[in-house]
Amino acid sequence: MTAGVGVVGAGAWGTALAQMLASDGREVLLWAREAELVDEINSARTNSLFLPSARLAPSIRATTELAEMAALPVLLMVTPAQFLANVLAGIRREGGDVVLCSKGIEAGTGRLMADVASAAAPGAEIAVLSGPTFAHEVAAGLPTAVTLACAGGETQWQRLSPAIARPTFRPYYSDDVTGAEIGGAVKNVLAIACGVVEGLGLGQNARAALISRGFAEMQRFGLALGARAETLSGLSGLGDLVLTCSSTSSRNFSLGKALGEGMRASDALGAKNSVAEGAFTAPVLAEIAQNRGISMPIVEAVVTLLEGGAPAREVVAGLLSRPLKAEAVLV
Ligand SMILES: NC(=O)C1=CN([C@@H]2O[C@H](COP(=O)(O)OP(=O)(O)OC[C@H]3O[C@@H](n4cnc5c(N)ncnc54)[C@H](OP(=O)(O)O)[C@@H]3O)[C@@H](O)[C@H]2O)C=CC1
Ligand SMILES: O=C(CO)COP(=O)(O)O
Repeated sequence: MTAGVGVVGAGAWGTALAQMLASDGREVLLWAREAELVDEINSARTNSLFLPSARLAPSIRATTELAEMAALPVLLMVTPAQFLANVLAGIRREGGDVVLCSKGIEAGTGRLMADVASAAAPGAEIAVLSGPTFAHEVAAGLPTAVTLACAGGETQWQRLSPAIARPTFRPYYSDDVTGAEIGGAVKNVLAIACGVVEGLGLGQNARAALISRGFAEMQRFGLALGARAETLSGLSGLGDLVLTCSSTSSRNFSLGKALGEGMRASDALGAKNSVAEGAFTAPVLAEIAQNRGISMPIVEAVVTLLEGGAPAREVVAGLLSRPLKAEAVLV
């Protein structure tokens, strides 16, 4: 089989992307870390661990061999953010397109995914695919739109968009890679906060307030790091924030809900084999914001909760008792 597109990471999102890409019979190579999962995908056409709802297309082939991914013209990187550097470096890719689909910031270094990828695959042309995309809906062929931000501008877009677009999967062009990555990374942290509001039973008004004030934090952070305002208010920013803050289909929202209901962060995180990226992103995001003098009180509140620094009700009371101020985004 000669696949044109490789998907690296067979969690829920990598598997759903592979399924979407294979929906018209095109061949897709899917890398998974575990041999048992590769066997299951290739023989039973299921991924019972991460995407149990899907019957996988026959033109998906799974492999544990990273080397098989090296020569494919288009690679979608879909490991959790903290593993991107190691996995991509292991592919030893020398050129071609690398499309980043993980949402997070690297702990320890504070690098966004594009910086991680440029260091791990120096010759590759980077793009970011991000937006409101619950994996199970994409796998089911439900209509979905994303931002496809291309570092290589329109030339890269002309090459990539036909490889990625499908009748129910619609990428929109951008060249704002930083904006697309920041929206996806920050919204995960804000979704934890919205889950807390749900877990505490604080109501719909409070959730809408948190989404709006969280979006102000996303804008302050994004603009300070060079993102464009229209990207932050688009699919990969506001669009994904609204989705993830509204549903227990979100792992980040569910984590927050458990915290709001009184569960300890270590217990809530330990109970899952799926990733809640916001838990890894929150501390490093808060640190970058503090170092740059960017006010992000909701993100700081999430860090306090994750560290077990105070009960959820106390953390929310702290947010509500902040001094009254102007609503304007940059203040
Ligand atoms: N799920 C969704 O709806 C969406 C997710 N995303 C993003 O996609 C990324 C992946 O999430 P998702 O697919 O949901 O993940 P899942 O929670 O479904 O699965 C976790 C994945 O992490 C892998 N993993 C664990 N340890 C390692 C390691 N050391 N090296 C490499 N991989 C490892 C697991 O592989 P193994 O079985 O080998 O442990 C598994 O594939 C995240 O950044 C997420 O924010 C983006 C959009 C939508
Ligand atoms: O990124 C997502 C939807 O766009 C998935 O959100 P969760 O990782 O919180 O499940």
